[in-house]
Amino acid sequence: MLQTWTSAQVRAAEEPLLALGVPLMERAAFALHVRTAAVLRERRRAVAGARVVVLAGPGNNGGDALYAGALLARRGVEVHAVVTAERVHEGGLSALLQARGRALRVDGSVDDAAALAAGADLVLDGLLGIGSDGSGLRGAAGALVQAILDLGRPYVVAVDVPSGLGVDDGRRDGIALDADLTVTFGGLKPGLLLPPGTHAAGRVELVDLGLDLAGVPAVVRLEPGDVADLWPVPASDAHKYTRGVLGVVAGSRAYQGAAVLTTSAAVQAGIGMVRYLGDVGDVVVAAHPEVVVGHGRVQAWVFGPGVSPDDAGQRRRIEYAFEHVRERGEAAVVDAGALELLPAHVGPHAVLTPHAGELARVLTQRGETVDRAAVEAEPLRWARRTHELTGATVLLKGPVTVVAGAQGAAYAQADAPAWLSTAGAGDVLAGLLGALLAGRVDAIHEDPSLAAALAATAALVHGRAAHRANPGGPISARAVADALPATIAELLGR
Ligand SMILES: NC(=O)C1=CN([C@@H]2O[C@H](COP(=O)(O)OP(=O)(O)OC[C@H]3O[C@@H](n4cnc5c(N)ncnc54)[C@H](O)[C@@H]3O)[C@@H](O)[C@H]2O)[C@@H](O)CC1
Ligand SMILES: [K+]
Repeated sequence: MLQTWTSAQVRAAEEPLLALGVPLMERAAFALHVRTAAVLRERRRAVAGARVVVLAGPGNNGGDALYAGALLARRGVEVHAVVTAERVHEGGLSALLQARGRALRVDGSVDDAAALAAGADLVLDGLLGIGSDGSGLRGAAGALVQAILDLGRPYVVAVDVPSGLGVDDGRRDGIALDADLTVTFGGLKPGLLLPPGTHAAGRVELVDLGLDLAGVPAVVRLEPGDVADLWPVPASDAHKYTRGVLGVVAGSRAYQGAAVLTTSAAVQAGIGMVRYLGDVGDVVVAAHPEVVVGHGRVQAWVFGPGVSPDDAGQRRRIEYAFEHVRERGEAAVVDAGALELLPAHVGPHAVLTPHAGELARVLTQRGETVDRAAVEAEPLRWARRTHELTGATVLLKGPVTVVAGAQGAAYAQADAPAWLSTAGAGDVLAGLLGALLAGRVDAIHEDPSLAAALAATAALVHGRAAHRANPGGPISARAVADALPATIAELLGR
């Protein structure tokens, strides 16, 4: 898994090493120069003779960039530093000047500096690092970046983080400089994985500085190798009831496909048994003869795919089953039409699966003034707020899926191809996640944060199945469900 650490956690881990005199900045700058040289070699075959512009802000981020610039200058790169503030890292600046780099201070007009940067082979962005207040670039740095963007963005290597982004939350409030490559030091930062910031980071490379980062990571991204530890693989003495039974309240005469896709995903994700409740049991059984129609004991539910607001029968079933979720601790996936039926308080064993617009509605019903755009601007913040207000685990769907759950658990998963944004894909995710919850409901009650890990697992498997369904091309939701068995086998075999 990838773990991320807040600015405060990184600083705390740096302190004892700095106190011992460990040369962290030298390490960071050396690694930065090596990776920058590799990019130059890749893009123009030779390092010597390249033109690099270092954007140097007031702090140590500028120091990293200036020292790296000095090392590049010693390798024959033509390096210009653009200094944007009164304060600059003096050691870094004099190292660059000694290496025959040149420096230009932005005083008044930013035009010359912007033209220099826009015409460079590569720009090293050392304007702001983990000392950023996250409000976007202000003053001369903001004006300079805006002028560079107006001329056309050159190839940018962000030093530690793209300047102007919220390092800890991925917010993008004002002017920020998008990067092609981010070379980050000591540990990944949450803003590099969380949307919208993650889209500004480009490729991310981590430089190990030997920091001892302890405690709970801020945001986690599961990787394929993590799935086997979380998946409910049946024990040798398992039978269908011990493996988990999933109740599905989905679909209606108007939306029959949702019932088929949800149950299909659950069956193909390896659940012990699926019970279907609703008006289109005949269609469901025709597609999957394994499904049992009608009531009975279950360990988990999926509520909502294809359930419209005027569907009185399905709504009644969901309201009734929510009582079991609250009183008997059955787990639940709460999707689409069921979100508005969510009781005032559930628990983390209920997982909401809204997209941004639906999450905004859930929050608005609970007195928060927030719309879809606000959720998209700060997805983790609003997923967390929803967890606080409802007790539920929240899986917020989007190009990057954000999960917030009990005990501060937070995940950001970016596993799916863009082709997956297609009708019915959410129904497949709901069925898949339902199967996971049904298989591990007892463990969730022992460790409520597990629901968030399982939600992230479902997002990962869903995305991988989409890739497998048709690598590099269009995919139907049904093809994703059909790709689940082989995808899961492959992930468990790692
Ligand atoms: N502590 C260390 O020894 C190490 C630090 N490292 C580097 O140092 C960086 C952190 O350095 P600093 O703490 O000096 O912080 P920064 O270099 O991020 O600079 C922060 C300063 O920028 C200004 N500022 C904040 N928000 C702004 C905004 N929105 N617009 C304009 N100006 C703003 C403030 O004056 C603030 O003091 C890291 O990101 C990393 O690049 C690395 O060299 C590794 C070791
Ligand atoms: K930076």
